[in-house]
Amino acid sequence: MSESIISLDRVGKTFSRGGSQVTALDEVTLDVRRGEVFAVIGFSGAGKSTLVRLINGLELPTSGTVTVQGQQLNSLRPKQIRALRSDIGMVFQQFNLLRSRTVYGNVAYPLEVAGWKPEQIYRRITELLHFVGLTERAWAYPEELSGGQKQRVGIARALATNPPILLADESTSALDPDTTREVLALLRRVNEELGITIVVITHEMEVVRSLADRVAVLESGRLAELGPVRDIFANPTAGATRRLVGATLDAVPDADDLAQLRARHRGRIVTVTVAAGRSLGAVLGRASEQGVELEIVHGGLTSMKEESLATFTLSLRGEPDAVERMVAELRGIGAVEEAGDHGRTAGEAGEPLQEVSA
Ligand SMILES: Nc1ncnc2c1ncn2[C@@H]1O[C@H](COP(=O)(O)OP(=O)(O)OP(=O)(O)O)[C@@H](O)[C@H]1O
Repeated sequence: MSESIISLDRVGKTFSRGGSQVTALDEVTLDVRRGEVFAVIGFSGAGKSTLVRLINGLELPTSGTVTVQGQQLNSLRPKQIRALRSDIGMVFQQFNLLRSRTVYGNVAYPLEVAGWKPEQIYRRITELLHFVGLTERAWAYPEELSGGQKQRVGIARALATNPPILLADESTSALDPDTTREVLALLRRVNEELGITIVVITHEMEVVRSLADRVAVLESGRLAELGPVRDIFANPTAGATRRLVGATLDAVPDADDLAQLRARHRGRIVTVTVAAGRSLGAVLGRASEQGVELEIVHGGLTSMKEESLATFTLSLRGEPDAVERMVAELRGIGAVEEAGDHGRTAGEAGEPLQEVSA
């Protein structure tokens, strides 16, 4: 396992508000590994912004420790924290560009603050604007740029001083879907070509799916789930994750789809989600020799950073024991949902899944 570049150990953060205490983060433990894209996802109020402020040292935890590049933030003096902060490039939802400066001037800003010489600044900006595809717009002002271009300036500025970590806080939330894809593709290049570790904070599972290697799900300040994106998508367990994933996987039938499927098919309806390429075909191919009549009634593929997930809803008919054996085999290769639902109707974590039979 590669070395961790950021680690949080039992981090808690409480705020006082109107005489009472608000717990924004509660015993959060996680590690971001050098070189990966790590996503933190959660609904509004889950504690994401608080986590960002703890990682970049704008706030200190009430309990527990935050370590960045081997240095524990609690033990550092403000000057040392400021120095460590220069290891973290920040990308913001609202771009935070200086309106009175051109693209060049915006990207130059952190280099000027860091005391670079004008000719070094020129060389670095030439490189950066080429990387983000904005060489032609060097002398444009922010108000002359599209949202996607503004965010590319934001990314160039964040990369200017060569930080090993990029912290992208809702960096695509103000953008339309096409522009979002363009910015995500750029962030992927930042990770793959420049080797920069990226932490993305988002409420959009779409961002996690296409960009991240691992994901932490925050729910009311607690770490609800943490793991490789593929595993979390294939088998979401926490309530928040099931709701987030359910909104993204089109291939998973929702309650209306299921009602229609039940009306049309008399078999036992199960939805199986597997990493494409696993042995689904082999299991399905054995259906008839096991006396099970099988029909694929719904499904599709969800592509992720490294691979795709296949989701199929099947109608299985036959002797209950034979059907049960088939379902057990399917469970052996992927996640099986009897309600066919990743949480869009009843499916809160821990609730028994609904059995649908002929
Ligand atoms: N400075 C503060 N003072 C008081 N309460 C705060 C403060 N900052 C955050 N909180 C509270 O902590 C909880 C977590 O807030 P936080 O902003 O971290 O969540 P979030 O997941 O980023 O939400 P959003 O996506 O809406 O920004 C919320 O209940 C919020 O009201």
